[in-house]
Amino acid sequence: MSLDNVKLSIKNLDLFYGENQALKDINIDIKENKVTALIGPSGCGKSTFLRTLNRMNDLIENVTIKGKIEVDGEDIYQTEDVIKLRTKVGMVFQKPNPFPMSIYDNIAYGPRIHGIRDKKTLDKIVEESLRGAAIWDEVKDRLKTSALGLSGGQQQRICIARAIAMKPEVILMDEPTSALDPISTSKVEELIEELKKDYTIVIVTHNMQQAARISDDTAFFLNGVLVEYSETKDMFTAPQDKRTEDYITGRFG
Ligand SMILES: Nc1ncnc2c1ncn2[C@@H]1O[C@H](COP(=O)(O)OP(=O)(O)OP(=O)(O)O)[C@@H](O)[C@H]1O
Repeated sequence: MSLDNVKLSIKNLDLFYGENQALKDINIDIKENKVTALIGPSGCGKSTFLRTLNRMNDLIENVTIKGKIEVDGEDIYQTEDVIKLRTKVGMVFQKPNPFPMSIYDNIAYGPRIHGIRDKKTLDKIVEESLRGAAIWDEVKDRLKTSALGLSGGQQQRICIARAIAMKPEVILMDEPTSALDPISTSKVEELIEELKKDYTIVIVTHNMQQAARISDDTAFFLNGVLVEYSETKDMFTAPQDKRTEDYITGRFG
């Protein structure tokens, strides 16, 4: 474990919604080019934690955050440039949410906002991103048609391509397959395996089999507390904490 590079380092993280403490003294080092799964029962704070990693909670009123989150050793709550942070730490949401525009424009959207106008450059980014998200062959002949005409699974891969187009280093995924059918789910899971060669991935999942299949490390949350964090194979074969064991064997949650 110690040979791996740490990409995100979270130290003594507390998060409050008003008076209500949703994250309690979280300490965790997330490794580079690995898939880290966040698991735990509904309401335990997985999504809240995920959102702290690119400051998406800044958009919610009345949130107080204490502690430190470092990406590549830099405290992300000290930076002024949140846009740059969210470029480096991209996000894919639970429901596929392509913009109501063509497939091409969905992918080119972010790069254009960052000032890229040259058609050849945009074409290249679009193709590379769609290839990277394993959907190029399915859409290459219909790039100018609406992304909303694609299936849910295809839309989710478009959203992953849109994230990739920004050249992030970390991709956060909040239950990216929960709205998808089994075939689309396995396509996205295969894609995640591929993506970890180039990106660090943190994924919230309710699906224990999915966590076991695709992640290298797993963090188990309960009531805002990080109960256990270890290599996935260890957690699923020999959990250290009784509460982890009860959860992964389906005794609650
Ligand atoms: N915007 C918000 N304002 C106030 N409280 C919130 C907000 N979002 C989440 N919470 C509360 O924080 C706690 C953690 O919620 P969170 O959504 O992070 O859990 P979760 O583990 O992701 O749950 P689920 O698996 O159901 O998505 C819950 O008690 C929830 O009610």
